[in-house]
Parts: sequence; C-alpha cells; structure tokens
Amino acid sequence: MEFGIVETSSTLMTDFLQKCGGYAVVDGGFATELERHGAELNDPLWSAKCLFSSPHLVRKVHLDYLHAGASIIITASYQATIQGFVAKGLSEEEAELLLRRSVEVACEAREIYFDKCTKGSFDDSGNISRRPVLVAASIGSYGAYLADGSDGKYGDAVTLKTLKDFHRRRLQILAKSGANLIAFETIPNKLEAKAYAELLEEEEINIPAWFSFNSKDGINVVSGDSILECVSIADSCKRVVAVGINCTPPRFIHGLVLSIKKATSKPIVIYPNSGETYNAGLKQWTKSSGVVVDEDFVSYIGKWREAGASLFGGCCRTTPNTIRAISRAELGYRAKLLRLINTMPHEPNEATRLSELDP
Ligand code: MET
Ligand SMILES: [Zn+2]
Repeated sequence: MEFGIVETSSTLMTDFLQKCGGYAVVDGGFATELERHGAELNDPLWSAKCLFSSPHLVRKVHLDYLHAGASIIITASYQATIQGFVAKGLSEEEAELLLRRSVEVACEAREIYFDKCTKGSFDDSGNISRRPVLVAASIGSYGAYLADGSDGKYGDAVTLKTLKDFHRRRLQILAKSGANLIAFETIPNKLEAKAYAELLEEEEINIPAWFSFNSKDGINVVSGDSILECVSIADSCKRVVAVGINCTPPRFIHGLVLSIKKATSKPIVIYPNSGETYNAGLKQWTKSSGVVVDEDFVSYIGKWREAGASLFGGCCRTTPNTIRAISRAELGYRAKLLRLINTMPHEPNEATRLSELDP
C-alpha cells in the first residue's frame, strides 16, 4: 500500500510534464506581487499576513498568474509558520487553519480559472479541455521565519533536530490540505535539505515535493554549502520529484543548472528573481547591474532549457507579465518544434534542433 502511494507520487511530475508538452510554466513572485497591489508586508509573517488580512487579494494574485499562463501555482504559506502565527497572538488551532486556508485559496482560484476559461472547450473525445494546473504548498526555510538575513548560516546551536522539530507540524498539515505537491523553497543549506528529506520519509508524506535551493554566487548555495551535495540529498529522496533554484539572479542560472544536472536526473525547476538584491537590514530591494526586464528574462529561457531545466517561472519582483512572456515563449517554442518535426525530411540532430529553436 505504502509502496503504491510513493509510486503515484513519483510519477506526478513526469506525467504532468508530459501533459504540458515537456516543459511547464510556474508562477512568479507572490509576496512582491501582493506588495505591488498595495499589501503592507513589512512583518515577520510577510506574505502569510495576507492570509488573514486580505485573502481576496491572495486569490486574485493566484488568478492573475493562472491567466498569465502558469500551470503550477505556489501558495502563500512561504512564511506561514505555526510559531510565527502564535507569536502574533493566534492559537495553534487558528494557525493550523490558516495553513490549510493558504491551500484552499489557491484551489479556489484554480476552480474559478477552470470555470471561466474552460466553458465550452472540449477536446476531440468530447472531454472538457483544460491545461493541467498543480497547487504547490510552499514551505520557506527556518531562516525565512527568523527573517534576520542569516542566509542559512544558523550556527551550531541549530541542529538537524531543531530544523525537523520546527518544520514537522506544518509539513504534516500542508501534506493533507489538498495540495498536489510541497514546494520547499529558497533552501539555504545542506542541513535543512537533510531535515526535509528525513521528514518526508519519517512522516510518510504522500504527496511529492520539490527542493529548490537559493544561491547568491552561482556556484554554491547561499550558506556556502556545495550545490552538488545539496542536490544529492534531494536526488536520493524518492519523494522528491524535481530539484532546482529559486530567488537567485537570472545571470547565475545557466551555470547552476549545469551543476545540478551533474547530481540528478530529476526534472529541474528554475524560478529566478528579477536580479535585484534584497537588503535584509533595510527590508528593501535595491537595483543592481544584473536587473533584467521581462523580455531579457525570456531570452534566457532557451539557454536554461538547453542546459536541462524543464519548469520555468519567476520569484521575487517578477510579475504576471514576466510569466505571460515565459508562457508565450513556451507556446512559440512548441509551435516551432511541431513545424520543424513536420517539415524535416529526417530526424534533426540535437544541436541543429536547439539552435533553430532558440527564442
Ligand atoms: C524569498 S523567495 C519567496 C518565494 C515565495 N514563493 C514568494 O514568492 O513569495
Ligand atoms: Zn523570491
């Protein structure tokens, strides 16, 4: 029975990617998009504050990303922790309800989107035709909860047990909330990756997960730990169905995908930030030379795909426009691929195919 559950879990991503034509579009920056709509997130709970202060805005932002073409939407639970809610004066029960609510709101947005966009569309067999949409329940790191800019350098007092104790209950709740997968995001170090992998096994979590690491130099993860060692931890966990990088400047992604490829054959998920730098002290994003506009962002996608990534989205300070641009580029890529296949007298070699398909 248990084997059966894990089996289903492990094929979720490959089945999904197959349905999407090999590549899928993830959503964009969630918290920063809430802020663009006027939410005041200078708070230890960050985007999770909106789960009780403005759930309608959370739903709207999910919907905007769906309309922009995202096929995976990530919940507002990144910084939603029981410990954080309790510190705000909520009871544990209320905190757990809010965690569940983060997934419910995303599922509601998906229902509204399906309702609006699939009326009257049927496939050749008469079934309703919808692009598949997955809801990924976000789990941010212990450092996100601390919100102290520690970048995964937690010090010796924070052990594997500390991290497992911190994450266990939230993971249990989100895994039973109706989400399709767990997105462990912005993972800063090896110890936290290990804690997640052990929790997934110990708790027999029956939905799959992705591990997405954070890097600030394009070589190591943000704490300085080796990306290869981090990816290997994800690779050896059968419940992990994709591994990648998020909230990292776009200019570092190509090299990181090449490194990840060396340590896993699982699908690679990439959702970089806008290239601006977050100043944890000032709690502000500051412009830097590597900032890219939506068109530039899209021009990178071909390279990332060529390097081996198959799920693309955006993180902080990217918007539904970024996702729309990625999604159009993906549709264009697929159309070109089809045309190429139909017109080629013989199977093109990989190099010809990829150079002709560069966006
Ligand atoms: C600091 S990375 C934040 C990731 C989260 N999914 C968000 O967009 O809010
Ligand atoms: Zn981010």
